[in-house]
Amino acid sequence: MTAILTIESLKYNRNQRHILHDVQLTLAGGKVVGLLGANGAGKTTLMRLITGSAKGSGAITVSGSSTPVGRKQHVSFTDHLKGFAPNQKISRIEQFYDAVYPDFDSQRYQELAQFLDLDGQQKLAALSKGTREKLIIALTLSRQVDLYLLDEPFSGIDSMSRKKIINSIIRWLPDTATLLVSDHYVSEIAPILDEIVVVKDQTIVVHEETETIRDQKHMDIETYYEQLYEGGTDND
Ligand SMILES: Nc1ncnc2c1ncn2[C@@H]1O[C@H](COP(=O)(O)OP(=O)(O)OP(=O)(O)O)[C@@H](O)[C@H]1O
Repeated sequence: MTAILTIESLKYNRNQRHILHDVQLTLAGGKVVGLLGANGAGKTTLMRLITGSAKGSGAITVSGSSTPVGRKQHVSFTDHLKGFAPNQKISRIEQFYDAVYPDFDSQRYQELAQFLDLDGQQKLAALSKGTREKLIIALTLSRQVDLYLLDEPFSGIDSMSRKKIINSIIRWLPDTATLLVSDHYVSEIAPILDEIVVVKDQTIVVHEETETIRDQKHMDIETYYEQLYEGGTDND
């Protein structure tokens, strides 16, 4: 197994409070992995730690690179479009991505923008929550990297579009790349997930293949997740 992501003994404190501790995780390439956890569990923080925009202690390696600068070359993550002015047009943001990331694939962006109904002339401030999320999905998946991070990408998108995007997302990923996606709509994303990672009590408590949950534990992913979160799952 070639590991795309390896996290060892990761710890992150904020204002003298443990946000994450003793986090261990290894993800192989070519997987779609659901990052699940309650509000405030630490999913966004974990993504920021992986990209290096938050700094904890421990070791994080992505495709052999362990420094934040090195990791950023292998990870695509659009952190809520922070840093872009509200009057910035979508087309300008795309140009910025194209200029900054050598691995940005404009052709793929155009296809995604068409699929997601994005209008390049629209300004950031005028975008609905759902359209903003679609833009984040398009920008994130247009880079050619090994690891894609999407943080609750579907929460503002209407249910019809959401189903369409979830069902199609795999086709925008390189075969050997891994997608780590956090979401609260567990049952909706479950069909595309190869594995789940659950964050609870400031650490990763479960990393399991969805096939194992369905075939050996005879549970659907949502039930397994809910029981685990309530502390009721026999986890052997
Ligand atoms: N900038 C910050 N300053 C202080 N505490 C923070 C900061 N960012 C996050 N936290 C705390 O870290 C914890 C984890 O937050 P995080 O946003 O990573 O959770 P999450 O699992 O992504 O939640 P959600 O599902 O609600 O998005 C929370 O307790 C939050 O209050």
